[in-house]
Amino acid sequence: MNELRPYLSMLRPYRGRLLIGAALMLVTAASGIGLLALSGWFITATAVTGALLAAGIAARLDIYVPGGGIRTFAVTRTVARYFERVFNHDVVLRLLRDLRGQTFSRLANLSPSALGALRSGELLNRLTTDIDRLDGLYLRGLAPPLVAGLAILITGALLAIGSVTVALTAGLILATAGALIGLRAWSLGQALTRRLASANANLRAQLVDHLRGLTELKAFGSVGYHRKRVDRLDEEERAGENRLAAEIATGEAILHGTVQLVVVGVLLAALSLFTADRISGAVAVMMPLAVLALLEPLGVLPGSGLHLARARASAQRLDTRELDATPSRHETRAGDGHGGGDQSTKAVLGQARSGQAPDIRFESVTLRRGAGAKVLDELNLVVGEGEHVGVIGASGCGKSSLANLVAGWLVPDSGRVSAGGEPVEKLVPASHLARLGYLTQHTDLFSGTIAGNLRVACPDASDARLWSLLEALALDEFVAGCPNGIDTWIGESGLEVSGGQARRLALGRVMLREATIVVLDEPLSGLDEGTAAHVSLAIKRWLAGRTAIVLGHEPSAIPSVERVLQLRTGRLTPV
Ligand SMILES: Nc1ncnc2c1ncn2[C@@H]1O[C@H](COP(=O)(O)OP(=O)(O)OP(=O)(O)O)[C@@H](O)[C@H]1O
Repeated sequence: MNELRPYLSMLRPYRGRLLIGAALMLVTAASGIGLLALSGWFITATAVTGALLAAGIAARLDIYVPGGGIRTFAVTRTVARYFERVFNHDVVLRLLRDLRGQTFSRLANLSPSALGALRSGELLNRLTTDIDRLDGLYLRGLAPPLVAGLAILITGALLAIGSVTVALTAGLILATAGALIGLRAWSLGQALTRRLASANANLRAQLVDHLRGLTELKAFGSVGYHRKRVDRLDEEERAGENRLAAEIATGEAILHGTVQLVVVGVLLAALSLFTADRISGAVAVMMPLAVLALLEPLGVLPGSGLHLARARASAQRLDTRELDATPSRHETRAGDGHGGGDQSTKAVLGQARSGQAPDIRFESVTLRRGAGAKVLDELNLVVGEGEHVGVIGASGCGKSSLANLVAGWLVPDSGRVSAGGEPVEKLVPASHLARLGYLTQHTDLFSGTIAGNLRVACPDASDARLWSLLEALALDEFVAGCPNGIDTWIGESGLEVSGGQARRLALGRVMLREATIVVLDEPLSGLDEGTAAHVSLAIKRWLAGRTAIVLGHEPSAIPSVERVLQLRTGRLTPV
């Protein structure tokens, strides 16, 4: 149960509310038991009194007190259930808010490579299904056994009016049956739900992949083949759900059967007590009916055992420590990457930022990746304060790895990478990222407007500033021609802009940052010669006063810089 501990501790601030919620649940259950027991007693007492009067025997029955009691129980049951639902759901929604916020920030704080190792469908699953399971931890997992236990005590107290022995025996049988069935559901649920949680995650991930890659799948004519895999996973998941439903139904049937047997046992005991003249006929009828009312609070126990098991499996999946431990030892935490922002509203494109740019140094840096192959081999590089260096090299030679070392997303196996004299790995990730402008090789646009996508980097950027940026990136004409200008929606993942336009918008995002260290990984990829020349000029102006490393396959793929180096076999040589 250790996995659930962090989530149980999240309940602590809501202790008061949870207690009120549990009390309301108990009042609902107790009113149900009282209603059935008192109604049984009252109907029988009325019948007996009527029969006595008909036989000419004097008899009296106060119908007002029990009548009032029945009405009170009926009203209390309805009102308590209403408020119990309103109250408990309010608590659950508050918990859900906390859980989502906490999980999102934990996932957002994973290192980029740990995040990259998760398929997007898995992230979705963690943020939705797993959290949904945990939000019911209290309402569907913990509260029902508590309420069932207290309901047994109340019924026991009612039975004790007739006979303490009957009360103890029935209470013991019911408590044992409830506990055993609940535990059975919990232990069966452990294995089943873990399998099911991973089947569910696989299905979602596969489905998301299917939808995202639909264009490629269509182009290659393999939609049917891929669809079959989705169907197979769907069937697997459904079979698991059926099995779980069958287990719950079996548990419920056993519990219902046990309650009915106890009802019969209590009825027989009550009849014998009645014939021995030890209890009245009305009490004899009230006793089995009180037990019958336990069907509702006891019936949910198998579901609650199973829910606890599901919550535990979800808690295990949400434990991000395991995720961050999986990637290779090279990878480090990187913070949220959106540190910078617009500190100066006067900051415009091309403005020099003298005296702030630190130098970047690689000292005998060796980096191994994948199966241990050396990507960088005793590499040395000094990029002076405000200097711009180009690094070119063949595909796979290690350019992006070099860029990731500057960003602190990778740490070298040996040697040192430093910025402003401080080893990058020792810098506080958030503050290092705040001064870094990094155009990674693969960038995503969000489903939103053009302005919204740019303002991710600088929420306060004015429209005028965005237009001057778009002009610098040769995107102004395109955007001006869009129906709503910079407020035009660019669709799911930016699918309504071309690859080259998307790349320039991503570059624009970087150029909005108050960065003093800049790393641009193939900033001109996907651009025609004329556009590349225009964008190169804008980059060159923007880089003034910043320390920069620009990466590309060949000299023409990077804007003009002070010196260009070639990366080959893990080392840099002048071009
Ligand atoms: N996430 C990763 N895990 C393990 N190995 C990796 C990873 N990414 C890249 N590599 C390996 O590291 C080596 C260098 O890759 P890197 O991406 O740095 O090269 P690159 O010069 O940027 O290539 P390209 O120009 O094609 O983008 C390659 O051999 C690659 O297989």
